[in-house]
Amino acid sequence: MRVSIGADHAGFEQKQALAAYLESRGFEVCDRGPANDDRVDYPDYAALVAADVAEGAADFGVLVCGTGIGMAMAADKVPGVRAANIINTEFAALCREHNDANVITLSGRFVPLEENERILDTFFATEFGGGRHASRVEKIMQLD
Ligand SMILES: O=C(CO)[C@H](O)[C@H](O)[C@H](O)COP(=O)(O)O
Repeated sequence: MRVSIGADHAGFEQKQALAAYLESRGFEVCDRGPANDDRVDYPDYAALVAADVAEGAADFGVLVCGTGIGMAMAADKVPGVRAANIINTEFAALCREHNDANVITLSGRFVPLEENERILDTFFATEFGGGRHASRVEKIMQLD
């Protein structure tokens, strides 16, 4: 599984740790930056990760900022991306099962690293449910 990951300054520390965590779990991780915690603008990194997913260079994207909210807003502007801002494991499962999310955005300031690790475990372990959800996701994609 190929994962593109990015952050802003508020998510940098967790991005480093989560990239290493995913690699330790066998994922192929492409780190789109930043390379340090200097102040940056989250849409720049959301655009890089979202493009990787939209163009098929990555199967999934992971973005970390202070809340995850700005990253989700920016990534969802890219056609083909379904980004979900997730702060617990229940929503991590549901955004895959019901919404076929292909980008997950996380909070580096309000959610501890260990919880974000559990959230990623759940996200990647959950398949899209299809069925009644498929036509709804198709309607989302028609809004692109
Ligand atoms: O985009 C955000 C809010 O949705 C992120 O939390 C950012 O990391 C945050 O806005 C950065 O704020 P800062 O005061 O510039 O550190």
